[in-house]
Amino acid sequence: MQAVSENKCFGGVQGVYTHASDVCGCDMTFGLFLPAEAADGPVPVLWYLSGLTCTHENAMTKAGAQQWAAEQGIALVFPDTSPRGEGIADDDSYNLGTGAGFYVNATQDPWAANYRMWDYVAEELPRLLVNNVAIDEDRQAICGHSMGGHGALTIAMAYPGRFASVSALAPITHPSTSDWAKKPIHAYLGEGNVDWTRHDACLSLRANGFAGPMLIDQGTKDPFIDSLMPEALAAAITETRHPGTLRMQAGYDHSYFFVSSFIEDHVAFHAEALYA
Ligand SMILES: N[C@@H](CCC(=O)N[C@@H](CS)C(=O)NCC(=O)O)C(=O)O
Repeated sequence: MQAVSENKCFGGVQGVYTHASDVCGCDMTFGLFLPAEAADGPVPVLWYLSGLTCTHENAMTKAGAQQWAAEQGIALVFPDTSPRGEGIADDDSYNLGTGAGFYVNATQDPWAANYRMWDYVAEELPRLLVNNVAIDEDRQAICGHSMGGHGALTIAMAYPGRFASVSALAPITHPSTSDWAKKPIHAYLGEGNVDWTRHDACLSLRANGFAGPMLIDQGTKDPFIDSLMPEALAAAITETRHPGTLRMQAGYDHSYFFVSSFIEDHVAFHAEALYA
């Protein structure tokens, strides 16, 4: 991996790195915040998966997570949301193609060649980081926003024991029943071929459960709320008797003003599980 930039930040380093991804078949860029403690040995890590239209940069520059991660001695990883670049398939819609990988391994043309964001985030990038930087493979947690909330919840539930905790801000919770969220996943995986117990957080919670704590925040004035379906996740949490917390945050929308308002709580929530 090559450094694109490294800036001192809250006593640690906020870096941006690129590497040749075998999984995505292109160069990929990610952000990595390492707290000061990483100089002395591996630190716990919180993955942050971003939403539609984002690169590695949006959350890194707008969420304000570094301050709280530095306080807790936790690393943050900000992966990109899709493969991108010349020769990579794309679409005019903002919810398909570049910036919209949906954290699945595409099987359909023209996406199958590069759009393998599940394997990228769950397999290739963790391996790269564990082999190259001071993060502790045995102390991982995961969070995400919107499409990234969908990724965080579904990946956490599919890898029992890997993540101490999971959280999400305005996540897509039930894509199997949302036309807006179903469309890109059908394009990537083929209508009729989707294993929804893997790619729908509500169904995955019922099928797989999640052994750690879960925290969800959702703004009541979020313009995407009908497609995000927090009520479906609330039903799955109560039906499965999961001790998860879903907070409806009055007046908040879908933006990074919402994310940055609650990110301190999310980092503290994960720190409690990571240091338990
Ligand atoms: N059409 C809107 C919808 C996309 C959107 O709201 N994306 C959210 C995630 S689902 C986001 O984080 N946008 C980037 C940002 O706010 O920095 C846009 O293009 O920004």
